[in-house]
Amino acid sequence: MASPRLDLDGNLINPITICMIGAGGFIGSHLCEKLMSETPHKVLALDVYNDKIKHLLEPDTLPWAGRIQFHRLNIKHDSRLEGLIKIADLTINLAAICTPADYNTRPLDTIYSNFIDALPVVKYCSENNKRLIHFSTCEVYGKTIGSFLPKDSALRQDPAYYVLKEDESPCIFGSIEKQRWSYACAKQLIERLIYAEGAENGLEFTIVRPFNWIGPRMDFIPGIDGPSEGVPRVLACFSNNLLRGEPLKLVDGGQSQRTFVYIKDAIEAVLLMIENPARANGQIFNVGNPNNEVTVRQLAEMMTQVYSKVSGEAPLEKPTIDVSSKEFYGEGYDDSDKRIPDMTIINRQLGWNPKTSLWDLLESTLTYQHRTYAEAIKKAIAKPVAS
Ligand SMILES: NC(=O)c1ccc[n+]([C@@H]2O[C@H](COP(=O)([O-])OP(=O)(O)OC[C@H]3O[C@@H](n4cnc5c(N)ncnc54)[C@H](O)[C@@H]3O)[C@@H](O)[C@H]2O)c1
Ligand SMILES: O=c1ccn([C@@H]2O[C@H](COP(=O)(O)OP(=O)(O)O[C@H]3OC[C@@H](O)[C@H](O)[C@H]3O)[C@@H](O)[C@H]2O)c(=O)[nH]1
Repeated sequence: MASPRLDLDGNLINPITICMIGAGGFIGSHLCEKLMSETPHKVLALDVYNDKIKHLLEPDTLPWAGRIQFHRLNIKHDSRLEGLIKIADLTINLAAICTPADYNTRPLDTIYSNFIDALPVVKYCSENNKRLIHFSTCEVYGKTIGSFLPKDSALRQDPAYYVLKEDESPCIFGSIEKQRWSYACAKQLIERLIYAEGAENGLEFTIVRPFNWIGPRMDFIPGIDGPSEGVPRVLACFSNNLLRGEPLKLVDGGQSQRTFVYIKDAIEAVLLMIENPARANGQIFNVGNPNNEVTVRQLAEMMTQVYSKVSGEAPLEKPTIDVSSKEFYGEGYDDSDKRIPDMTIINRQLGWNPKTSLWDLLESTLTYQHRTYAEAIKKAIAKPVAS
């Protein structure tokens, strides 16, 4: 018999029912997988799609059959939502439009998805005394204070001007016409609303700020398993270029910096939040890997090398090309310059640390991308275009 699961304080963990909204997405699929394979908890998985969790739903001989139930619904207009939140012990809300190409081109959909559609979820949790784990974003920090200093200022090297702290750093966005910030602003307002529900009405909440979680099943490969016109996040954009043997496009020179964390490391942090409510309630957590920082140009170079290793194909002679943000994303795009998460709070509360290096996480992710898509891309390229 498996040994009993204990929380960080040595108490027995009782099985719970989780209402997971957006369970069919990238993070949701990994979280469902973890909950099914390593815990006794039940999941009510809500989403409009289930392609990324099909392997967990069928066949009904799977060891966790009966512990995961898919409900195809759009939270914008479905009266079943409150009932599902009521029968669960915990709600996790992952549903969102969260691809930067949409923020400036579909700002209304972005604001509705990240703020208006999340409102009833917060309200039902608060009214029914249910715990809520809400997924926000590192984008709520916006730009660093350091980015406003003169280019040659020595203060730019001082962590006080760039490390992002949950309880201290300000949220710095561009002007309203820079519609890129529609997403960050909507996420910030829902964070403030959840925080206020906690303060005034006693809502038990945890807010998660993911810092560029990447890995298998992230987004889609345009023309293969997603919209032919859509633009996914950078991992899928660069994977698509590599799979098609095209140069990787560097937006505005690829000078922006990001820290990338492996999805499997990050999911460990979410599981700790789920199973340690006394340590996670009332907290806002950065979840990222401060050791995996690169410029987007360095990311492109590393992905080119790793892809060549896993596919056995030689890299292009000119592996990258520069493209302006206006050309790539359209009017109203703007960017976060640098994103280093401070890890003090998550370390103190949950003792969590990321483990996987950028090279290793790219190697396992690009092995997956190559195995999953290389054949389909070859066929798509070979297919004559209908006249
Ligand atoms: N992946 C990251 O690095 C990252 C970074 C910062 C924040 N986040 C946040 O984490 C959450 C999950 O992100 P992800 O990367 O898994 O994105 P994703 O797009 O893969 O997943 C979101 C899921 O929500 C579903 N959804 C959206 N609107 C819905 C609706 N109205 N009704 C039902 N389902 C709906 C989508 O179908 C999708 O499956 C989002 O809130 C996102 O803002 C992710
Ligand atoms: O093909 C590409 C795609 C993207 N990029 C650049 O790569 C960087 C990262 O782009 P991503 O698409 O991963 O998106 P960002 O890191 O800017 O934001 C993301 O991070 C936090 C989450 O809330 C969201 O999932 C998303 O907003 C940006 O500087 C972007 O301009 C390229 O240079 N080329």
